[in-house]
Amino acid sequence: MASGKLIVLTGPSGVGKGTLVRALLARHDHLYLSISTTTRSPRFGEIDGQDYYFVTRAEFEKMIQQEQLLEWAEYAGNYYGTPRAKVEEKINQGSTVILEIEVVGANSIKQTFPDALRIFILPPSVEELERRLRGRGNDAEAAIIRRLERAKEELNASQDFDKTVVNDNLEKALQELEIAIFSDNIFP
Ligand SMILES: Nc1ncnc2c1ncn2[C@@H]1O[C@H](COP(=O)(O)OP(=O)(O)OP(=O)(O)O)[C@@H](O)[C@H]1O
Ligand SMILES: Nc1nc2c(ncn2[C@@H]2O[C@H](COP(=O)(O)O)[C@@H](O)[C@H]2O)c(=O)[nH]1
Repeated sequence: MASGKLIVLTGPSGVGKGTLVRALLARHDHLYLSISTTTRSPRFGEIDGQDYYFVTRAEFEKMIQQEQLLEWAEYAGNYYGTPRAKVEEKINQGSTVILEIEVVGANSIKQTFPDALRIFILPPSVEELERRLRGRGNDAEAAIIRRLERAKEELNASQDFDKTVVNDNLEKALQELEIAIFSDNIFP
């Protein structure tokens, strides 16, 4: 069987990566979204094993040592990483696998999976990014400030990626993503 594809979606927190991924999965049920591991505490309504695998710092550091993570990064005081085994299994089965991850981890995928398509999602403006982060209502003020500071650094890295998509109009951004992901396939 032909090996599958790895698609990496990155961009600053609050830009709409999760919103875009949920819409992609709703339209294309053969896509597989990797579930990340994190040391962050679950937000209200988040379910272990569905939204993330929630682990302690000691457990995460053991996963790093045992090379169980395809990539990982420290973000806003917590570890986040992609469990390697499931991604490799799905790729070997010919699936298209999506990672929704922050910018440092997305950059490091270039070394482990040089064929991955790495897409950077941009906000229409930093002001709109802040409006979205605040409007989501998920994070405390200190966390929002940390995320916005990190966002300003991350936006400078957008040109290192294979493709950039501005998430202004959601439907337009989705169509651009679909073209990037499926351009070498019959549109499923
Ligand atoms: N095109 C858009 N126009 C207006 N609002 C949007 C758009 N896309 C997403 N949003 C809103 O922006 C907020 C942040 O979106 P989302 O949670 O998907 O961001 P994210 O990049 O996944 O963040 P994180 O990296 O922290 O998980 C949500 O309230 C979402 O509804
Ligand atoms: N490098 C990685 N980054 C990841 C992973 N899973 C999620 N993320 C990114 O972390 C930030 C914060 O997420 P939040 O859920 O606390 O808002 C965001 O940019 C995610 O995309 C991962 O496995 N590796």
